[in-house]
Amino acid sequence: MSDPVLVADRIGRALPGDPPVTLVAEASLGIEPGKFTAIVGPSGCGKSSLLYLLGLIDRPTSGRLLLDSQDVTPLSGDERARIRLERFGFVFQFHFLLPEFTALENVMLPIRRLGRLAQPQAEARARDLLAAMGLAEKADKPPDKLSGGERQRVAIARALANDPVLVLGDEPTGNLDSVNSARVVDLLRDLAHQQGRAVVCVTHDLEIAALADIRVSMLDGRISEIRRQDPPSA
Ligand SMILES: Nc1ncnc2c1ncn2[C@@H]1O[C@H](COP(=O)(O)OP(=O)(O)OP(=O)(O)O)[C@@H](O)[C@H]1O
Repeated sequence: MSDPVLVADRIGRALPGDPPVTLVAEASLGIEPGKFTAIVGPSGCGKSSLLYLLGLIDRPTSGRLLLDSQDVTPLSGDERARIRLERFGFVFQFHFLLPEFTALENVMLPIRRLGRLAQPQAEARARDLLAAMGLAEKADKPPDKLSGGERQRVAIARALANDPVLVLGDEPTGNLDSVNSARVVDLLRDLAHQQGRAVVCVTHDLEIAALADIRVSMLDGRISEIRRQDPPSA
């Protein structure tokens, strides 16, 4: 068991109101590098809300979130955005690729925003990532010339643009047929098992959840169980 890179310490998220609405309550868990973690539970139980807290997209209203032992809860919006750009990759159900750009340009965007690589290196990195997703030939195509499965693999390449330690997915296979879904799940598991990243996915698909190393079950905004599983090897 490796040390968690991200630790949620009784985090909660409530919306103000009378009465307040609790999206997540008292959630504690550690996210480990090299592991594929699935968050499961019935519709509306707070899976996405928890993922957005873990991904520094939303801010907890109680508890603490520790990234590499640093409490990131009190950081400003700009600081959190910078951390997201440097340390996190996100894959959503909808790909959110920019339609006016090619696959290559979409993958290069986060690299450019981070600003650490010169243009030729950024392009080489983006091409490598697309090639690793089996998309070397599609680099110059815009999203509307790609299939749904290809678009989602471009989105994964984009999520990896800045070599994040954490990759978070919100129903990343939700729009895909079973063949493409299996391929995307294999890629996500490889990111954990072969590349040592911490991969966390919200899913309602119990077959995908069965492939996870760690299954986090939620009910009514709370974590009801965290179970380590022995998934079949890839
Ligand atoms: N901004 C908001 N304002 C009010 N209610 C919200 C808001 N965001 C989420 N909710 C509610 O909070 C609950 C948790 O939502 P969340 O999207 O986290 O659940 P989920 O488990 O991911 O659901 P699903 O599987 O259907 O996507 C739901 O009942 C949702 O309607």
